[in-house]
Amino acid sequence: MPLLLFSQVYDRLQKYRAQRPAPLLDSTQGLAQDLAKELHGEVASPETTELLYLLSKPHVQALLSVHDMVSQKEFDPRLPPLPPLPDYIEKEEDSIKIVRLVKNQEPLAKSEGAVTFKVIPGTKEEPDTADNKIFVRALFDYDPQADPAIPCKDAGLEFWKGDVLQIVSQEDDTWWQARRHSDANLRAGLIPSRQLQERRVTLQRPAVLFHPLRELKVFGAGLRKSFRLSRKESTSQRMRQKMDERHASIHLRIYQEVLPYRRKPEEPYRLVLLTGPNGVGVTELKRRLLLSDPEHFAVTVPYTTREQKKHEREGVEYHFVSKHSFVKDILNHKFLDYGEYKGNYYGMSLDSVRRAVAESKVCLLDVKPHVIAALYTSEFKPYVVFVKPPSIERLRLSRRKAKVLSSQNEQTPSKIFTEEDFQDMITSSQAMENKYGYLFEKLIINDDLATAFTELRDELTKIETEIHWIPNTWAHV
Ligand SMILES: Nc1ncnc2c1ncn2[C@@H]1O[C@H](COP(=O)(O)OP(=O)(O)OP(=O)(O)O)[C@@H](O)[C@H]1O
Repeated sequence: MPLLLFSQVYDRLQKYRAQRPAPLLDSTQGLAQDLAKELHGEVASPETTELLYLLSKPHVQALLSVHDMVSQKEFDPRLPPLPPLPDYIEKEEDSIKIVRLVKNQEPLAKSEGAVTFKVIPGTKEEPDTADNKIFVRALFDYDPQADPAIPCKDAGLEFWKGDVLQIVSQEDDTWWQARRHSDANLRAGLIPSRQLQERRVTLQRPAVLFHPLRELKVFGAGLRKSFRLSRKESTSQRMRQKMDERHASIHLRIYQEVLPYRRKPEEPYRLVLLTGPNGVGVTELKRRLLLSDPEHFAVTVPYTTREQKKHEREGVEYHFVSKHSFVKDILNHKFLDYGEYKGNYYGMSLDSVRRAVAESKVCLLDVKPHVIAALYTSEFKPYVVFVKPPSIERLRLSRRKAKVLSSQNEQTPSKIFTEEDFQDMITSSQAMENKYGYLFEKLIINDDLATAFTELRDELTKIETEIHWIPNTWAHV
């Protein structure tokens, strides 16, 4: 049918609509039927005959019906019924969202491709109680923006090694939900689950965690100077191997479960373990702490089989023991660490650590990192401080006049640090962090000595007096 004719029919219908009293909202199709009825009784003019003919045609009626549908927007989607809500909904549960997207032929806000909704629960103040909550200390840095595997980068939670996270959901095997404890923003985000991160670390392991040649050099360096041994001596390979195996099994740790802790007055102080690469300044920091408050701090006394010198007193510089007694103690696993130098044994016993802790003082112990695991128990609750060298430029400047202090027993005199010493210090520091970093609770960069000392002393005051986090395995003795 020519469009012109239809427009004439339509005009005629609109005129008819205008002549009629209310209701004005009649459908056009209904109007057409009424008009046809009225026209039947009229004298048949050619125009009326034509109009009646057209109104009787099914395709004209269909056209009028479509017109009615469009004008009344009957094309709007009819929503299917929503599924019934569950009978019982947890009052506190604010994470259920039912989102239904019904799309018809109309463009959806002119969008193209996939339409993704991000549904984020609102923030909610929660009472500060740790009951029944899971907290972990992150043992690695995580940047969701740099993670190609995360399903939605914007939903990820960025965190750094040492951050305490509250785990909100572990339902998914691959992506947990967590929030940073220290954050004012309580919004939870996605973090890699322990399983996922372990898989990743295992895959990276040959490249990142294996430094066999450097480690031999670094960890073969022997006991610290507090045992009056030089860098050249060797400690028990058997013991070191045992410790290393232990480390190998746990150094894949990803998140360490922690809980809040504050020392009760009747409890012993946490044992303070100071560690770092040779020459970084561990002995110096320990010495300054002890001098700053000898009533509050205590140190352990090592054992030796060498001859007592005239100025030395038993139990002050050393416990002087016979070789026979020392070997017996080795066999009885009394030593945390021991070694032999120029035919004499030197060692630190577990009992001497216990005695120092029992003095109700803060026991300061400088150790090689491989010894930490043996003391990592609820009995000692060690606070492990890693003393790290600054950049090589800063080392050159700050240690210009410093000497690598040799032991009293050494033939070679103390010497000024060399470039190689600085380089070794930095390389060993990196290797130690890679291998034992998960055990370090505090990292202090020993650039300016006075600053490093103040930072260390302030941190120790904090853990003696304030609430902080300890591994949850230490909660039960
Ligand atoms: N921040 C610093 N600035 C300048 N000199 C420093 C600093 N820290 C330490 N030293 C000096 O560096 C030398 C080595 O320090 P220290 O003996 O404490 O090292 P260490 O970590 O105990 O090493 P090792 O266990 O091998 O004996 C000392 O002469 C010390 O005075």
